[in-house]
Amino acid sequence: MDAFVTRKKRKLSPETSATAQEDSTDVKLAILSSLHPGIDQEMLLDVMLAHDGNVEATSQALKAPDVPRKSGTGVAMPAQSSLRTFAISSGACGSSTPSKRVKLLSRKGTTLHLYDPVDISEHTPCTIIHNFLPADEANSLLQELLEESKSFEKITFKLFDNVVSSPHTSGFYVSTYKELQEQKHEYVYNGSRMTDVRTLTPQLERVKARVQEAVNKEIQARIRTHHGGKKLRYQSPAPWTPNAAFVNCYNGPQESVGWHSDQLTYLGPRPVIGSLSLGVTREFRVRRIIPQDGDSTTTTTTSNSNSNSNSNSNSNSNSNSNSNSNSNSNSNSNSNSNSNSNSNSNSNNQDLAGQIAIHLPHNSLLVMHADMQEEWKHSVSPTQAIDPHPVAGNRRINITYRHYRQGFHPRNTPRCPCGVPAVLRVVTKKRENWGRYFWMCYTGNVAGKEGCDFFRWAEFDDDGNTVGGE
Ligand SMILES: O=C(O)CCC(=O)C(=O)O
Ligand SMILES: [Fe+2]
Repeated sequence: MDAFVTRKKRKLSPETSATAQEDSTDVKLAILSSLHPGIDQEMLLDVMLAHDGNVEATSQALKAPDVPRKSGTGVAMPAQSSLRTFAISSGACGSSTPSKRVKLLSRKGTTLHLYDPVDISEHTPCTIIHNFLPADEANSLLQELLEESKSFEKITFKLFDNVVSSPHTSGFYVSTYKELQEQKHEYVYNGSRMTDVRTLTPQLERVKARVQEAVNKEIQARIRTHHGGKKLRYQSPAPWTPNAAFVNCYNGPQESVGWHSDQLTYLGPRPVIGSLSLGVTREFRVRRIIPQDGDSTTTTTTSNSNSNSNSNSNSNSNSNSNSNSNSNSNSNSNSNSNSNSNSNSNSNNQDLAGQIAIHLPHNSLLVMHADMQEEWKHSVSPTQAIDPHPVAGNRRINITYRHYRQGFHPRNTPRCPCGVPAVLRVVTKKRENWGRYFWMCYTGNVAGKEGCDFFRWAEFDDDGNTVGGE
């Protein structure tokens, strides 16, 4: 812990530094969460802010006997409520027109619980379909993945002097044998190669086709209802065709995943992800990291107009990076120790309007739309109590279907002087650069690793294809 608190700040470019500072809050939260698993994330954040972002002081304070722990009586599915009860209406609630959207009463430090698909679509960058698969198909897939998950492992990563492991296990599946070989030998995740890559089981393959169809419909509906009929800038106009799936297993109420955005490196900008939940119901939390008045469209437009100023760097290829979010919560610790002075501004970005908890029951498909990864963070928080599932017991299985874009294959993306593919990131902190994408040394994603200071603005055409020889 000392090493963490006293470590010298690495020199970074302003954009890298800004993003890393913001992410350092997540790393700190992940550490605090692992040191104090019984304390709610919101409480951790509040206490950390009260201690100017100092992890050690926060941890000491949390050892006090009077710190409220999570109640042991929580149930996984509280009574159904609709956001309509919490919202101030400025027009028809449930309307899909952006101008008529209701204003949320969720405030910094509070959590709104959403169950109703209309509320979820209205107030988050996600849509949900309950009872997605025929019941017997869902159960049979669940059974298969429970069996598979027996050989899943926790992802481990280095956090300064400690090796930390993800608080759940996972497995990675791709469509073809060729992709499997490429994943093992060409893709790089946090500087390492993935050794356990599997091909989609026949059931995962069959369900993939159903997910693909549903997600494409949802994408079109979202574009109509939320974006005036126009896809987001940089969003791919091509139909969404998933070719990979991460399968996570959360065994028991304490298994979780910290706050993160899924890595863009191999998915490209504005990715869409289809996330199928099976087994125990858990809370999927989202929180906006770009203020609403810098709304997605504004944000992107602003960023785009900046993007011609990249004299410094466009060039070769596009990129890669971790697909798996999990690694994100570990990531970017590079500037952790600078924290004190920025913790306030971090918090502004980190918890702008409170968190929203989306309850994900067995057999629900959540679509994370193109406005999600760049502007929001998500997590699955630990909880005290769950309702056991008749097939899965205490376990929850989550499958995220993803599309690895060919243009973002590591052979097409910039390499940094460290010899590995750079990672693709987006500016979320410095207002003047919101929405600008950049490539940076992968070590910016690996806590405790001193890498090079490789930094290059990324340029895309409107459809998210790399330009400028990248
Ligand atoms: O388990 C979930 O619902 C989300 C998992 C996730 O965020 C991820 O794998 O990136
Ligand atoms: Fe994720």
